[in-house]
Amino acid sequence: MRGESVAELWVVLQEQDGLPPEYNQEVLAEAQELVQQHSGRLQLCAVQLRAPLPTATEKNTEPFFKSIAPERFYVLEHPALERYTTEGYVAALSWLIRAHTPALIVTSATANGQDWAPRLAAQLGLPFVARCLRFVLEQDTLLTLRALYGGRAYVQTRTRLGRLPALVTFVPGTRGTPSASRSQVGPSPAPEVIRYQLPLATEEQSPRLQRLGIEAPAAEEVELEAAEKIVAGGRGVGREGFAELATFARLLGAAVGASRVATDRGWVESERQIGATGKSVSPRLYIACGISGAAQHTSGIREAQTIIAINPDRNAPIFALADLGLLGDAREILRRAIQLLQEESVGV
Ligand SMILES: Cc1cc2nc3c(=O)[nH]c(=O)nc-3n(C[C@H](O)[C@H](O)[C@H](O)COP(=O)(O)OP(=O)(O)OC[C@H]3O[C@@H](n4cnc5c(N)ncnc54)[C@H](O)[C@@H]3O)c2cc1C
Repeated sequence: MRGESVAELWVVLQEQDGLPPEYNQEVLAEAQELVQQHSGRLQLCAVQLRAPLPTATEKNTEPFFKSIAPERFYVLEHPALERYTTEGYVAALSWLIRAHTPALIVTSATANGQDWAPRLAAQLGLPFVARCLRFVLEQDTLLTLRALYGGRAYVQTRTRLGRLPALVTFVPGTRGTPSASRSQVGPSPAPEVIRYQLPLATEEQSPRLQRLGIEAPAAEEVELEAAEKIVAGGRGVGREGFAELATFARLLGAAVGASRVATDRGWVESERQIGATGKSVSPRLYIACGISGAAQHTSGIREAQTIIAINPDRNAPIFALADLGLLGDAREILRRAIQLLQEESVGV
């Protein structure tokens, strides 16, 4: 970190469907821990990019800062930032970096975060570490931990901090959403809010990339490593059962996963396989349907937060891992669940 002055650590907040995702809190918590370790030398700042609000008051900070509030909150406003665009984010953040030069910038490795962060780094020549599981500072060196080969190997990287800020993306879900501290009484103190009306150049206001709309991918296409919810099927579901499983996953907004038996038999594509020779996943919810729970499968779901298992065999090993076990036929339970979700969506 630079000299004796207080350096800034920025957390760039993200929005999803106009709402702040929980990942913001997670990155804020990780960043706050770092600031506490370097008390007096590092200051936690948050950065939000948005279109100007009709009545912008400090109340606008409330949705973002539940249990952790930064000391400083930069709000960058421009009509072009109403919706996410790569060029808008890169232009706005480049401008802010030139104006304030933080020591470190962190954001969640969401689809948008993974889009703008490397471009920003390339444009400004910033040191960049993608998809970190941890980041710490040791004097002037940034140490980061990253997973390789689907979580089967870890690598620590060292980045020397210099004149330019370093940029880091943090894998969402690694730490989980922090709950409000027990010792905390009342809300966190309000941050100092610094608002800028961005002076973007004309070409930056009319980006070359136009957003035409948002279309959710099919449950069979959602990237497993990034999925928050996964419904996985095994031998017990059977070939025909995978159609019901996919319908249920779609209604739940989940990705489809599978055991090796299911992928080997061609019931689903091989890239849906989870486990030792498949993918390692870290969803918030994992629903295992007709999967026995062999070690080669469960090694891929160690990071899942909540596991629900559906199996008629009460001795199936998967129940030892499950937070909730449903004893019964997976297809029957899936059909009933589909019916309930469909009724709910039409307000029956
Ligand atoms: C080197 C090696 C690597 C491997 N890598 C992987 C891997 O990456 N991923 C992986 O998954 N496997 C892997 N395997 C295979 C693994 O050992 C298991 O064979 C496999 O996970 C079992 O898949 P399954 O649970 O679908 O099938 P099974 O073990 O046959 O279990 C089927 C389950 O379905 C239940 N069932 C039956 N009827 C119903 C019903 N109507 N409703 C609900 N449940 C029902 C049964 O009670 C049973 O528990 C690997 C094996 C080896 C040797």
